[in-house]
Amino acid sequence: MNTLLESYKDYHINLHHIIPLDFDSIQEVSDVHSWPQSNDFLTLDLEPNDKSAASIIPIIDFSDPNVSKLIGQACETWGSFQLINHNVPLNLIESAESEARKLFSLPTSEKRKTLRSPSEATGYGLARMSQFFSRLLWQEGFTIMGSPVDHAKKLWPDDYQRFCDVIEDFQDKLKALSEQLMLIILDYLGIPKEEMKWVGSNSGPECATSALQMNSYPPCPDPTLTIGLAPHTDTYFLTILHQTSNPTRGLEIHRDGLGWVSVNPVHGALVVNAGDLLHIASNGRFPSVLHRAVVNKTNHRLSLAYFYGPPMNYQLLPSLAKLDDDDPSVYPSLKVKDYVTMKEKHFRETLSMLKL
Ligand SMILES: C=C1C[C@]23C[C@@]1(O)CC[C@H]2[C@@]12CCC[C@@](C)(C(=O)O1)[C@H]2[C@@H]3C(=O)O
Ligand SMILES: O=C(O)CCC(=O)C(=O)O
Ligand SMILES: [Fe+2]
Repeated sequence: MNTLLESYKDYHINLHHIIPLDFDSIQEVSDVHSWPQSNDFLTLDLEPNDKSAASIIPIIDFSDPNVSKLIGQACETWGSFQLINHNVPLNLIESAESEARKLFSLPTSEKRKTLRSPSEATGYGLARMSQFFSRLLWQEGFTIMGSPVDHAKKLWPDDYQRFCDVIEDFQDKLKALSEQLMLIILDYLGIPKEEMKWVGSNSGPECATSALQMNSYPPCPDPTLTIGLAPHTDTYFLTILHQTSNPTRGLEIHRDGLGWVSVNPVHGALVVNAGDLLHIASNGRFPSVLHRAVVNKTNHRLSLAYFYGPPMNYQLLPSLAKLDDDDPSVYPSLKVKDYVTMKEKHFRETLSMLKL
């Protein structure tokens, strides 16, 4: 069991939790898409010009001389930040968004040609987390690991090359950025980079795990009843996310004491979120940020999320990030694949189950 695909093979997902409904044909939100309302669902209603530092996730300039400290501090306090001047070309980000829009604009019957099979990880379908809920998400996704060529050929038999070129270039650039961010983070945590040789390794079983998730959230007749992605933490070390710049509400992160805070799109910025495995590897110093995606009435929102983390056989050693000898280990040492399979069973409970 050396790859993520192999880790998922034993966890068959019911087709009901994979096949998105045909959103174009839905006039009214029915019971399957209605989520129970609670205070936990309320978003912080900030004035657009409310700049109080406590309520805005940090925006970090990658060319700032203090970038390492700023990134470390943002990871420690928020587990999330927006990055500008990151060197991923804006026209590439826009092209990737436009390829995603082209894909999701296909008729439902076409998109279903690439439906994710119950034991697989890639292709078209509801987000994997859907299996943990009885209500359906107002979302459709397309998951890519490596080359998207097999799926792209099914969607555009005579015209798949552009999609593949753009998406592969986009993944390469995000991988390079992930590696740079990882080196900064390891340094901040005092973890020698020799302990994570997979960062920067380009092939073989020691190479990083990565995936690109395209998310589409069609306009919804009653957004107050539905949810695009339910509250969750991402599994891997880092997620780098591009969201459409249309300033409608979408990505929200949860901050203790404040509630749900909107991550307002900043033109050209990429959102970086810390995930569960980085939380463990940092011995709990970096929170794994709880977030969700809400939907809206008028705009078809898209997001592109790139997940980056260690290979499945990598042994996480939280003790490497201990501040000193008296600092207790918060998590046990465990293999990435063991965490991934636990999360397939226990989803949001996994971290608390592991806590020492
Ligand atoms: C690499 C991955 C992370 C992810 C599961 C996946 O295999 C591909 C989809 C990813 C995603 C995107 C939406 C939220 C999420 C929790 C989900 O259901 O599917 C994440 C998964 C994750 O971080 O575990
Ligand atoms: O659409 C978004 O802004 C959130 C996407 C996300 O959280 C994910 O893909 O894990
Ligand atoms: Fe996420």
